[in-house]
Amino acid sequence: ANSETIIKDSNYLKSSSSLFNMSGFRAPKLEEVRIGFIGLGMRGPGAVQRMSMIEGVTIKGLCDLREKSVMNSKEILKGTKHKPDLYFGSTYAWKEMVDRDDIDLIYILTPWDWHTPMAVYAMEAGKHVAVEVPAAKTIDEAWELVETSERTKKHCMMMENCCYDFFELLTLNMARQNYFGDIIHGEGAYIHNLLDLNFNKTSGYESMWRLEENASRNGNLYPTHGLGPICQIMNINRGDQLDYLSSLSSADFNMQKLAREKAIHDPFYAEYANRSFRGNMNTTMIKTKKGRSIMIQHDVSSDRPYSRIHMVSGTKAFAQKWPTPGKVAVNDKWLSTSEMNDLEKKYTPELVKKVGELAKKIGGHGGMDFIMDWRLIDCLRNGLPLDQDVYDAALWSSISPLSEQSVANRSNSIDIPDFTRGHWKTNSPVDIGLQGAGNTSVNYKTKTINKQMGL
Ligand SMILES: NC(=O)c1ccc[n+]([C@@H]2O[C@H](COP(=O)([O-])OP(=O)(O)OC[C@H]3O[C@@H](n4cnc5c(N)ncnc54)[C@H](O)[C@@H]3O)[C@@H](O)[C@H]2O)c1
Repeated sequence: ANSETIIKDSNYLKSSSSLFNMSGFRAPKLEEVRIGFIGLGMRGPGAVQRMSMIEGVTIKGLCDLREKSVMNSKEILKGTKHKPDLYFGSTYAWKEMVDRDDIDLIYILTPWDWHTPMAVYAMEAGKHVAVEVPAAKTIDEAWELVETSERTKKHCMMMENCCYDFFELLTLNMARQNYFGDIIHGEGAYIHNLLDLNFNKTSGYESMWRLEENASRNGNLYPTHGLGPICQIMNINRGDQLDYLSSLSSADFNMQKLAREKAIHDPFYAEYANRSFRGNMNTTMIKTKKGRSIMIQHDVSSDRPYSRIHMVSGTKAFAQKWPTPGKVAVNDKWLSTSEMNDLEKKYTPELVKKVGELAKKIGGHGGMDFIMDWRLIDCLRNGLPLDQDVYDAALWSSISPLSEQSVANRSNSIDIPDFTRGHWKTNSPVDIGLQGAGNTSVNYKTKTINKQMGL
């Protein structure tokens, strides 16, 4: 009932049917993809570097609040063909860049508050959008993204890089070829100890934005890394749909404590000493319309090893990535190393065969970031539908505000909006490079590597 009210109150649900179905949307081919970047903090420069190597890309603009950050990224492009204009120094400097008429794609890597406002403005200005995770912080923002993308017919891809990791893509291909039988249950997570980084005021997040998120909201603040790959495997938005969720948070056992300890020696932390922080561990359970279940966890403050879990449980087989290496079981027995090798030979997607080895050399979370960026450019150049559309961006991001509502209401179940407005029943699954990938080449230091890769 809670979510019903919020959805009805939304300014953005103006019609009960979609304006235009963006699922499977093919934009006109772009031989050259001219990019402007906004947000060049810890994440941004890597994206600038990766994109600079891809054929057909021209980097037209670099923008950040801080001049120093813009200069750092400019330095990365030294000696390349890219001669971007630079934008910095004011909160809205990015608008000047977005308003240009010689840019096709705006790549947004800012704090979360800015994702939807910048993405909407860019689509309105006729640009495709690539936006970091999560794309939206509220249900209203999620609808705003959907309605803007439908009205402007511009792509809005949330850059969920974990969908391009090697084991995730392998299990996606296995699922598409019915290896798991019917998928019954999936699990994902973002368990990553960011406690020190969140509290780091000198070399951490700009203006402590991530500490502020953790001190002001209680729920799963970062659901998409775990959820994205599971939704693709379950064909969510394209054959099945998320229906409702229940979310529960533990208490906070260490964030406020740390704030209080730090405040003793440094008055900077005083304002956090009495804040009521997010519970350390959030667990969210989701039921799909076809009866599947999903469990998603979020914990960025506990002292434990990194995990996104990535578990797929089907009627015929089972897979789980963490603790790594990824494992597969059939008939209640784990496959041996040689059986796993055979499986990889059989089910490695074409996309990975094409750029996987090169991606590992270029890097970015072990290669997945490069696979994602390359695939985005290859799709835009070939006029292909993007692997993640605006409905995925809206739906996967919406789990944060919905989990906050559930946590605040003793884990009561909350309906999940259907951002496709019924099209999930007939939308076709996207290929995601499983069957093939284009020929966009990569200029990675030496020509030899390009040749080796056949790119
Ligand atoms: N997908 C991944 O694996 C991954 C990894 C890390 C971060 N991220 C995401 O990337 C984004 C950025 O994270 P980060 O770690 O780089 O944070 P950061 O704080 O290091 O960088 C954010 C940058 O945005 C700039 N910025 C803020 N407001 C701006 C404005 N109005 N105009 C222009 N620039 C502005 C800041 O100056 C800063 O340089 C976040 O959304 C985060 O969730 C994703």
